[in-house]
Formats: sequence, structure tokens, C-alpha cells
Amino acid sequence: MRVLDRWLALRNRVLSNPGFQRWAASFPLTRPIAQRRARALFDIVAGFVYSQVLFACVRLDLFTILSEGPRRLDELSDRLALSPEAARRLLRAAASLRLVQTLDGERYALGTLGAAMVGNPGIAAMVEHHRMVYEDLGDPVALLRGEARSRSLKDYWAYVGADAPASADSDRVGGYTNLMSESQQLIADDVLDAYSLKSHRCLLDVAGGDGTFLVSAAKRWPHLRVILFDLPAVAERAQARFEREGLADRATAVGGDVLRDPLPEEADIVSLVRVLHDHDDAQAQSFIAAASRALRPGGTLMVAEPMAETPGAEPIGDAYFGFYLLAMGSGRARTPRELDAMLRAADLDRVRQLTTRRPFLTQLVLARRSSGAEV
Ligand SMILES: CC(C)=CCC/C(C)=C/CC/C(C)=C/C=C/C(C)=C/C=C/C=C(C)/C=C/C=C(C)/C=C/C=C(C)/C=C/CC(C)(C)O
Ligand SMILES: C[S@@+](CC[C@H](N)C(=O)[O-])C[C@H]1O[C@@H](n2cnc3c(N)ncnc32)[C@H](O)[C@@H]1O
Repeated sequence: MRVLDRWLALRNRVLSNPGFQRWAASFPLTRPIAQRRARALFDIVAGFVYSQVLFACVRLDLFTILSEGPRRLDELSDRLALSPEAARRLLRAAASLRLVQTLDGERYALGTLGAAMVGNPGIAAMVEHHRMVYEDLGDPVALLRGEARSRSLKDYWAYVGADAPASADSDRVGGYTNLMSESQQLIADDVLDAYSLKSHRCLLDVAGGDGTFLVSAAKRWPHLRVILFDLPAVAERAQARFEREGLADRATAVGGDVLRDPLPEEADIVSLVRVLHDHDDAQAQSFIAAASRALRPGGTLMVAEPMAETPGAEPIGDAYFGFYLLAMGSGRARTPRELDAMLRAADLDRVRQLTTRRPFLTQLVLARRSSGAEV
């Protein structure tokens, strides 16, 4: 450990020296590394500006317009209600970020990342939502010290806070339930492709929102019965959704508070999708305990959510969700290892992690309800 400390002190003294930085940026063997590091730092410095370019594109519906085909600057300037100069500035900014692609004759097409936006409306919903996130992160030091004045996310997520979830009435759950439904479309297939429900009979989705995940599961597996449990005002929306989707014969929504009310006990698999990470440890452990109690021995618990220390996506768990959940006032992204320990503490065993297609969006941990004799 002391050797590592000494090495880090030496390395950081060298790296922070302006003379070394100048040398490394000129010497042919170190130049590519120096440029990559400088760019990485610049992108962190400028991240908010890039986000706002994307926000302007989303607000002006640019990607939908370009999904009709390439357009000339004058056409875009009209449709975006921007002067030609302003439209050109936005389009060039978007092109530099691969959201848009420039073509001859001052024409513009969707870029590779803009095309991905068109296929995933949930991302645009998150971009719009970030207006609220950035309000709360305006003074990150005050946020860390618990002195932030802005509380947009605390008000938005009606199930967090001293008077929650009793205050989560129909008016207050609509906003977050729609956002979760839109963004759930990004992950439901990844989860259902990673774990087959073929051999299960009945799936209970705890804190399942308006049922978007269960609708995907029920449509994929016609033999499956599905039950959703969420706060009463949210469960009402889910029941209406099941009826609209023609699934009412095998999909039911039950209203209640996971921390106070018993969960339905018919299921052989219980899922917690994007639920544990927005609760502090004690509450998250109670959610797991409730889910575990709802299963018979041998039943399966499935936890799907973004996790900390995901290889290649470390900033998403620790920086993005770390600060997002701090502003929200509850929860943290956990590592699969931390979840493993929490699951074992609730009469669950055979904990295993399954690979999903896009682990940065969600990872998957499964466990089995152990038989009483083993506990
Ligand atoms: C064909 C040719 C020419 C080339 C081939 C090259 C090739 C293979 C290109 C690939 C192109 C392609 C298919 C791209 C696909 C891109 C995709 C699918 C991108 C997806 C991006 C997803 C994003 C950015 C998701 C963002 C999600 C966010 C920000 C979620 C936030 C969630 C929150 C805040 C949740 C809150 C819930 C709470 C409260 C924490 O519980
Ligand atoms: C982040 S959302 C996730 C919704 C859904 N699972 C998804 O991934 O789209 C968390 C959900 O937990 C529900 N919830 C929070 N606290 C709850 C409680 N004590 N009892 C029941 N549901 C609760 C909320 O109403 C909300 O629908």
C-alpha cells in the first residue's frame, strides 16, 4: 500500500507539471496519450454545453424532422423557427457531436447518434427531464453538504420524503410514472432477452410503475400470468393500461405500500426493476425482504437496475446516479456484490449475475428463495 502511495505521489507530481505536459504533448510517442487525456478532461469541463446542444435539438424536434430525410439549411431554418445563422450554429454544433451529419450544398441529415435518438424516444424524455436535474445540481457543493435550496427532484419523486408515500396521490405520480414508462422501453427487452420466463408461471413486478415492463413480458410469454404491485395511484394507471392492452384476463394490478402491506403470494418469480437503487440501505433491505416473503421456497427473485462499478460504465453508476439520487434525496447505485450480500440476508441463495446487452442501462442479478431448512 505504501509502495502504491509513493508511486501515485511521484506519478501525479510528474503529470501535474506544466513542463512535463508541454513535453508529453510534443514528443511523438506520448503525444496521442497526452491529446486523449486533454480531450477527456475538456469533455468533462464542457459536458453541460454538449447536453444543452442536444436539449435544443430535442426541444425543436430536429431529429423527427430529419428522420423524413436530408433537409437544406433554408428549409430547416423555417421549420425550426430560427434565423439561418442560428440554425447553422445549432446544426454545426450538432454535427460536431454526431447528432447530425453535414452534406454537400449545406444540407443536413441525421447523424449516427441522432438516428439512435429517433429509435429510442425514452432518451428524449430523459433529456427533457434533465432540466430539473440540472436545476438541483446548480450548486453541487451545497447539495453535498445538504444545504441545496433547489428541490425539483425531491418534489417530483412523490414517494420520497417524510410524508411519503402517503402524499403520492394521482396528481403527483403522473409525471414520474410517464417518464419511467417511456424510459422502461430502453431496458425491458434487454432484461427479457437476458433471462427467459419460459419456465415460470406467474411474475409479480414489485413497484412496477404503469406496467410497461409487465406488458412486454406478457406479450412475449403468452402462458404467463402477471401481477403488478405499486402505490395505489400508480396501480390504478397500470390496471387501466392492462385493460387497454387487452391483457386484463392475465394481468392484475394491486395497490399498496411495499413497506406496510402484504404482497400477493401467487408468483413463482418476483421482479424489482429500477427499484432498489432509489432507496437507502434499510428501506432497500425491507423491499428485498418483502419480495422474498412473497415467494415460496425455490421461487426466483430478479433485480434489474443500473449498478455501480459496471466495467466501462463506471461514471454512470457513481457519478450520474450518485449525484442524481443525492438530489432526489434517497438511495444509491450498488455494486452486484453489495446486492449479493443484501439478497443473502433475506433468505435468498444461489445469487448469480446475468449479462445484459447494455449493462450501462441495466444489469441483472437473480437469486432463489431458499428452503426454510437451509436458513
Ligand atoms: C450500419 C452502419 C452504417 C454502421 C454500423 C455501425 C454500428 C454497429 C453502429 C451502431 C448504431 C446503433 C445501433 C446505436 C444505438 C445506440 C443506442 C441504442 C443508444 C442508446 C442510448 C441510451 C441512452 C443515452 C440512455 C440514457 C438513459 C438515461 C439518461 C436514464 C436515466 C434514468 C433515470 C434518471 C432513472 C431514474 C429512476 C430512479 C429515480 C433512479 O429510480
Ligand atoms: C423508479 S420507479 C420504477 C418503476 C418501474 N419498475 C420501472 O422500472 O419503470 C419506482 C417505483 O416504485 C414505486 N414505489 C416507491 N415506493 C413504494 C412503496 N413504498 N410501495 C410501493 N411502490 C413504491 C413508485 O411508485 C414507482 O412506480
